[in-house]
Amino acid sequence: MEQKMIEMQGLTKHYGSKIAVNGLNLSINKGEIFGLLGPNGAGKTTTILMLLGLTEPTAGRAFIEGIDCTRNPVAVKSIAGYMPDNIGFYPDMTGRQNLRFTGRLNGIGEEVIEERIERLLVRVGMKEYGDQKTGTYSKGMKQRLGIADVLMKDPRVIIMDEPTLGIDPEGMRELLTLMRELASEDGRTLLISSHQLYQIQQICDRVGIFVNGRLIACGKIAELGRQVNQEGADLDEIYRLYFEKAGQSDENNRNKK
Ligand SMILES: Nc1ncnc2c1ncn2[C@@H]1O[C@H](COP(=O)(O)OP(=O)(O)OP(=O)(O)O)[C@@H](O)[C@H]1O
Repeated sequence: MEQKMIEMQGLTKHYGSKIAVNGLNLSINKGEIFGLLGPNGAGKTTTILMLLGLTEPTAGRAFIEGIDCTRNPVAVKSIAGYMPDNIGFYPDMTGRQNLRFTGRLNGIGEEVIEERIERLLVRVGMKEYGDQKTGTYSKGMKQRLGIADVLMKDPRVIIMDEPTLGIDPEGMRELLTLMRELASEDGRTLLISSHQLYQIQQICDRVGIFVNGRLIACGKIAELGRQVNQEGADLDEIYRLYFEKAGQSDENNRNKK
């Protein structure tokens, strides 16, 4: 049987009278890459914050590897790594120094830290830039170092917020390949929040379309296409059709190829 790594049961968050996340039910299996897609304000960040135990749900529950994210955020933090959309490295420190800092913050032993830094810099293709200050890095380099950073604590679940924003095409291919390998080779589970449908459809096993705090569609891209009579359509088109069905227009938010 598939192992559920992330589970949300009726997950709900109100901010005053505003319902940011509305009764979200979703399970993500081990080794799966799940894309959470939706316009600005759909509730993606709020969902991620609840999974990381950083904000309390108004109702419902979230679990990572069976651990309640609200009741035991410290245990969840040891399993799940988070890569925010704007990764903040110390610009005057080198890539290696930044990774060392993260390793120490996570209480990892010095020898393990050094071994991981070397291995991860190679893995993300940043070995030759490891001694360069991160303030000089391009967006793509920061993103690759961000993956090394999240891997420092060897998480079984990785949650990424808009990981592909602002990356050039060459960097994009490398980044997507790396993300794919994190799931297929390492067996890690990835939850990716994104607007960049074209990029995301290349690596996600399943996607969820999230609008106004609700999941209006969820499944493999081909299945979602069949449900709106658009077999073989790309995710961009499928997304648009679901959006129309939901009576919404997301033209301003969509980030086309
Ligand atoms: N701390 C807060 N207080 C009040 N309202 C909030 C708060 N955080 C989020 N919201 C509201 O909840 C809704 C969902 O926001 P959220 O940031 O989760 O969406 P999102 O899908 O991540 O959007 P984006 O891509 O812009 O980050 C929005 O209407 C937002 O204005």
